[in-house]
Amino acid sequence: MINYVTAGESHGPQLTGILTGIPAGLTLDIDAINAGLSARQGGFGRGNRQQIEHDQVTVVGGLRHGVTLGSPLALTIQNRDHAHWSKIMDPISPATPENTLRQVTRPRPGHADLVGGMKYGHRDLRNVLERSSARETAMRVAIGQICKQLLAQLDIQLVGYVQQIGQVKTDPQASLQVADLEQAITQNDLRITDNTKVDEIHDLITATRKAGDTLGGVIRVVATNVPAGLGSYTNWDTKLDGKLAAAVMGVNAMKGVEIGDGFAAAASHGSQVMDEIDWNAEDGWSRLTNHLGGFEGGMTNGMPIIVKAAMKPIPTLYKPLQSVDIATKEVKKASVERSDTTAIVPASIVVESVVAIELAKALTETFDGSNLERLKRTIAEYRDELKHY
Ligand SMILES: Cc1cc2nc3c(=O)[nH]c(=O)nc-3n(C[C@H](O)[C@H](O)[C@H](O)COP(=O)(O)O)c2cc1C
Ligand SMILES: C=C(O[C@@H]1CC(C(=O)O)=C[C@@H](OP(=O)(O)O)[C@H]1O)C(=O)O
Repeated sequence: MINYVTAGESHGPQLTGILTGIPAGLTLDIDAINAGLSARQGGFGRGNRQQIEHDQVTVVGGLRHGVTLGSPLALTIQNRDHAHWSKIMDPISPATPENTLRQVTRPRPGHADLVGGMKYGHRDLRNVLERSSARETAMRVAIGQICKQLLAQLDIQLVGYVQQIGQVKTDPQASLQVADLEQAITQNDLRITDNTKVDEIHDLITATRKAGDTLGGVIRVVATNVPAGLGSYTNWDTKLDGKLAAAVMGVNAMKGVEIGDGFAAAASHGSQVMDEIDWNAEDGWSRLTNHLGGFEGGMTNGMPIIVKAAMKPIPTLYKPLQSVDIATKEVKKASVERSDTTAIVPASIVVESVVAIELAKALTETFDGSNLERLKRTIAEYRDELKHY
C-alpha cells in the first residue's frame, strides 16, 4: 500500500520524501514531476521566495533506468534559499549568539507559531515556522505527481484549479471534462477557467498586497474514471471520502472541505440531491446527476469525484496584527516573515496532489500493487465485472 513521509525545514538544506508502495514497472516522467513543481511555485500573488527557488526533484532510491523497482522511492528537493540561511539553519553546529540572531518571539495570529512554541517548548518560534511553512508542500507535490502518473496508467485523470479568489468567483465552466479544464487553466497565471476575470483578480491581489493584507479562496479538484467501490461503508475509518477530507484539510491553510454539493446539499430537498441510478450494456452503471460528488457510503460510485477546499487568507500580514512577545509578554505587532499575498494558485496543485495520493493509496489497498502490468490487468477485469453486476 502507498504511504509517504516528508522531512525538512523551509530554510534547511533540502526537503526529503520517502514514498512506499508505488508498483514496480512505472516509468517515471521526471519532467512532468518538475512541471508540477514549477506550477506550484507560480501564480500571481506569490512572494519573492519563488524567485530564489527552482524546484526540481532528484530521485535517489527506488528507481533504476527511469523505472520504479517497487522499493521505496527516495526523493529530494533542494532549498536554494538555504545558501542565505546556512549559519542560522545549520543542522549540526551548536547554537552561538551569531547563528541564533534572527529569533522570532512575536507569534503571527493564524500561523502555527504560538501554539507550536507552547506545545514543543521552543522559545525561538523559528523552530516552529521552519516546518509549519508550506515549503513542505513542494515535496507533497512531487509525491502527488508520481501518484498522478500511476493513476494515468490506470486511465484515471484528475486536475485541481481555482474556483474563487477572495469573493470573486472564477469558474463558470465547472461542467468541463478534465482535459478541457486543464486546457482552460493553462491560459492564465491564476489557474482559473474564466479569462474575463484575470484583470479584475490581478488588480484585487495587487491592491491587497499594497494594503498589507492577504487573500484566500476556493479550490476544486475533479477526478474521472475512478472505479466504483474504493473505500468502504463497513467502518468509519475505511470511508474514502473521510480520508480524502483529512488529506485535503491537512494542506496548510485549508479550513473547509466539501464533497460534491457539500454544504449546499444541506439546504436542498432529497429529490434535488440524490443522483438517480441508470444502467446500459455499453457503459454499465451510472447516475443521472452527480450532486454527491462521486461518493455513496464512503465508497466511490464511479461518477467523477468532486472535492472542494476553502483556503483561509495567508496569516502573515505586512500590516501586522496584534500579538504578544513571548519573551517580554508586552503587546506588540506580530513579526513579519517574507510572505505570499495569496497562495491559492499553488495550493490548487497541492490539493490536486494530495487527492492523487489518496486515490492511488485506495487503489493499491484494494488491489495488489506490486507490479504495474498486473495491477492494470486486475483493474480492467474489475471494471468489467462491475459493468455486468
Ligand atoms: C502553497 C502555500 C503557500 C503559503 N504561503 C504562505 C506565506 O507565504 N505566508 C504565510 O504566512 N502563510 C503561508 N501559507 C499558509 C501557512 O503555511 C499556514 O496558514 C500555516 O502553516 C498554519 O497552518 P493552518 O493555516 O493550516 O492552521 C501558505 C500555504 C500554502 C498551501
Ligand atoms: C517557501 C515557500 O512558501 C513559503 C510558505 C510560507 C508559510 O509560512 O507557509 C512562508 C514563506 O516563506 P519565506 O519566508 O521563506 O518566503 C513562503 O515563501 C514555498 O511554497 O516554496
